[in-house]
This record gives sequence, structure tokens and C-alpha cells, in this order.
Amino acid sequence: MLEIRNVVKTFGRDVTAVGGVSLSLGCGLVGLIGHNGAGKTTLMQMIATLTRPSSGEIVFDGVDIAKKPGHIRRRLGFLPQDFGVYPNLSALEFMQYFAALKGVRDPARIRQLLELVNLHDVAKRPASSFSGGMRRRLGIAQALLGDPDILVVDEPTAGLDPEERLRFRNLLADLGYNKLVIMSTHIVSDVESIASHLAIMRGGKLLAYETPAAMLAQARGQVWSANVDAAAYDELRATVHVLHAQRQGERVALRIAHPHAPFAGATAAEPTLEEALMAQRYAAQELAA
Ligand SMILES: Nc1ncnc2c1ncn2[C@@H]1O[C@H](COP(=O)(O)OP(=O)(O)OP(=O)(O)O)[C@@H](O)[C@H]1O
Repeated sequence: MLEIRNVVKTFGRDVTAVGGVSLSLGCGLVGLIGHNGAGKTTLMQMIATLTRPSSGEIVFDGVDIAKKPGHIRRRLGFLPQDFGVYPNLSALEFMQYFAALKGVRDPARIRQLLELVNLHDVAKRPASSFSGGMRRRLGIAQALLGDPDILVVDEPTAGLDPEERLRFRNLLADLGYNKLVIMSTHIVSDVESIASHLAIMRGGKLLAYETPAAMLAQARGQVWSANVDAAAYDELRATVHVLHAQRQGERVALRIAHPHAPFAGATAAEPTLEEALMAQRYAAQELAA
């Protein structure tokens, strides 16, 4: 559906926000993971045709979107990171406004979408009185107005409380069944249970594009657990990558990233996805050193 071919985006002479990313995406939810400044927003803005690649191309259903932006715009919904609501409009009026902008004439569609995001009961309340999660859900409803095939959401869970986070995650997971949903985050747990694929970005580069299961499989044998005394822990800290340390009186329970058993007494542990990504990152750093 969407082909990203060696896409580069530079700002001025010194900043390379995206440095040659290639990806081929179909239906499903893609979790775009990376720290601040990794290039996630810039990549998403290029997909949404808000900015153009400096080189490379993004092809949607066979059409280069830089040459014909209208082709993807008609079939893409976008929820930007800094999505704001108009203070004087109710959720319903807000949707009516966006429906008019997008040429969506069916009032039933607005009702349907407000129900989908569970805002139908508060549709007449001013959107400015909504919580962060409710605003974000209204943002998704507006992004879905044209019944898009691609939904791009930039850091939608930032600042949400755990319950809102969960509700939002489930909503996106459902949408990923028959659309391409690209969701950026720097929090792995936001996407680990719902993403069909994870795209890991760092410094404008794509480090990996895998299913969560494949990432976990690759990290097996690289994450270790151990229980050591406090003095040994102080020494170990300087020599191995400690992923997690929990003091238990005089002892410390550790999780360590290491390509093989770091010392006698360490046992191979089942990695979490977060640990898998950290182990992968340390391995890449060591290869580069
Ligand atoms: N308009 C711009 N002009 C100059 N530099 C920019 C511009 N937009 C982004 N950058 C730089 O490009 C790099 C990638 O930024 P981008 O916002 O794409 O990262 P990100 O992964 O989305 O980070 P965040 O999670 O903080 O939004 C950063 O170093 C950023 O400062």
C-alpha cells in the first residue's frame, strides 16, 4: 500500500532529520518507536504530505505522493502531536466543521464516529472542557471522517492517564484490522501488545522493522537475570549493561543485557520487548565502537 523509498529530509545544511529510510507497509498497526529527535514526526509529516522529502520517494498505491499529493490526502487521516480543539465548539460542532472542510455530507457518519470513540454522550459539551484522552479521541474521530485507508497518529498517548491510554490503544488496535495505522511513540508498552510491526528509529535512521515476536526471539540469550550482593553490584555496574536493578535488603535483583552469560550465576531470562530493544541498541553500539 505504502512504499517509503530511501527517504531523506534535511533542514538547512546541518540537520538530517530523516537519513535514508525505506519501508514497505500494508494493513496493520505499525508502531514507530524512537526517542525525541529520532525523526518520527518528520517522517509522518512527509507521509501526510505536510512536507516533502529532500530526496527519495513515498509511493502510495503506485503514485509518488510528492508529485500528486491529492492522491494520498483523500485517503489519509492525520492526528498531529499538538492537536488542539477550538474552545467555543462542542464535540459535535467540531466534527461538523471538519466534515464540511472534508466534504463529508452524511450527518449519520458524524454520529457513528462519535460513538466509535465513545464521545456520543458528551457530544454537546464544549471540547475545551474535555480531558486529554477525550480530546485525542475527538482527534481520531475527525481523522476518520473521510473513511481513510491510512491513519497517521503522532504520539497520541503522551500525557494520558492509564485508563485513557488503554482505551485509546484498544481503539487504534481495532482500526488496524482493515487500515494501515502508523502510530509514533517513545513508550514501547504503548504499542507492544497491539502493533503488527515495530519500526525502530534513531538519529533519523531505521534500525529495525520487525514483528514484536521476531524482536523478542532475537533478544533471547541476550538478557540475563542475577541476584548479587550490593558490593558486587557496584562493580558490575561499571562493566555490564544493567537494564533493571531492584534492591532487596543487602542483595540486588538484576536484569542485564549481554551477548552471552556475563558471569557464573547469571541465568538466561525471557526478555520483555523494552529489554529486547535495549539489548539490540547496546549490541549495535558495541558493533559500531
Ligand atoms: N523544521 C525544522 N527545522 C530544523 N530542524 C528540525 C525541524 N523539524 C525537525 N527538526 C529536527 O529534526 C530532528 C528530528 O525531529 P522530529 O521532530 O522528526 O523527531 P521525533 O522523533 O518526532 O521527536 P519528538 O518525539 O521529540 O517529536 C530533530 O533533531 C529536530 O530538531
